Amino acid sequence: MSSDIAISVEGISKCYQIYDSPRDRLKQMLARGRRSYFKEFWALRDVSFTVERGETVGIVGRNGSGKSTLLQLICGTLNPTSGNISTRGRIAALLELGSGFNPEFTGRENVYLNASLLGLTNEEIDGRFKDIVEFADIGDFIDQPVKTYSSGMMVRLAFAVQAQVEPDILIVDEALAVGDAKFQAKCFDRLKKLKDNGTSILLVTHSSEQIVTHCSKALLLEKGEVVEGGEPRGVVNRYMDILFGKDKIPMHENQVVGSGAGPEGVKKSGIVLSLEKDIFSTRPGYNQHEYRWGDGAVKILDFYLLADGELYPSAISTGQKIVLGVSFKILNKIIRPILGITVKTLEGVTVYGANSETLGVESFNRLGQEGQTVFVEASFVCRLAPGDYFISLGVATASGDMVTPHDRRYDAIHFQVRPNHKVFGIIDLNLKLEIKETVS
Ligand SMILES: Nc1ncnc2c1ncn2[C@@H]1O[C@H](COP(=O)(O)OP(=O)(O)OP(=O)(O)O)[C@@H](O)[C@H]1O
Repeated sequence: MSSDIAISVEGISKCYQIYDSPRDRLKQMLARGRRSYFKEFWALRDVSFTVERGETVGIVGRNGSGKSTLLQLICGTLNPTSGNISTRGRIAALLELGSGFNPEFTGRENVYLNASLLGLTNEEIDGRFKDIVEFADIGDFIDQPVKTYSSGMMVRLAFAVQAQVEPDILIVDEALAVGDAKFQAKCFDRLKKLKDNGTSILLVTHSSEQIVTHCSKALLLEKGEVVEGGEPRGVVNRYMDILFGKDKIPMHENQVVGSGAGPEGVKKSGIVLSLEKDIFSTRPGYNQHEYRWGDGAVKILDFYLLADGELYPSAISTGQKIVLGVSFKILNKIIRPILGITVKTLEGVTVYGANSETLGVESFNRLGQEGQTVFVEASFVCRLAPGDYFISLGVATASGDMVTPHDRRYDAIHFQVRPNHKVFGIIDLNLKLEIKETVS
């Protein structure tokens, strides 16, 4: 392996043996290879790629496409069925959330445990402990058992340890999706510094924006095979084709749910917006590949989209007035919920983002009672250029710098802006063009 290559994956395949029942597994042990009681499942087939020193490579693919299996093979926690993997230097990995932590130990004890597993001596950890704690920014929780941590705190501490040990290879599997935007920004800043110092990074994420912004190369896995590799934007576009191309979500006829307004829902333009049940995923335009997480203190229940009064439009024209109705229920008492809305392109680039706090909607400050249901309407003029877009919604609370996501539904609503021949790009700036003078 050349000295510039940090990871070399050559023709890797991984086959799992699937047993219909535990009894079959036992029979297999007794048969000692004379007969097979299992089916073969190839989670990866003939995967090859290299990661250079200081390179950040993104891996995308649908659920079950083999991403985690690939990362585990690179980390050495799984063995390949065939093929070769060579890695150079110390590997740190942020795989399943908190998987490297002992829940009974305090944060401090886990820092020492984790860093020593990564090969640091106690003296080295002593020297870095202050930086780790500063980065994690979890205050006095550092001396509490990890089992008392929120998922956000866990990822803060896990990332802080992995990033401060200055690994040669850092593997990040979706972990950063749990942190809030500010912490994510801090992590990516740190990743950039590591990268500049020569760390190679493998990043698995559902966020195409992260792939496009932070990676120099990307791989798309589909059913265990690399179907596209190379320049990130092209890979992400192909991924979006797989997600929304051929099997695009149909825009159904307008549907009426329930009849009349009541405690169950609020009647609006021919539908009843649910105030009780989570029927979000039944609505036209719902993106079945949304990415959802949060601590569950709030549940986003339902939405509608109107374009100049048309309910769940199959496409929107630039210049139309859009109204987005959203209902959510507060299941556990919270203080000052914040509702955030983001619009992104198909490539994952954020076109617009704001929340009830940045917009100064003070009435949100009075919300938060347990059992309270809230119906919100957001309206805007569609200044978007033709293309496909996603709306993300989220309800969170903030205390100082710490944001607790209660229900985040990323890329939950898909809509299309009709083609027109006037503009291209992302937004219609409503440009006025006139000749002021001609000289012949
Ligand atoms: N131990 C196992 N035994 C049998 N099948 C497995 C095992 N681990 C994973 N698989 C299967 O292998 C396939 C790839 O799984 P993997 O977890 O690598 O996918 P992934 O792309 O990481 O998915 P996700 O995005 O949901 O995390 C899936 O179909 C999964 O069900």
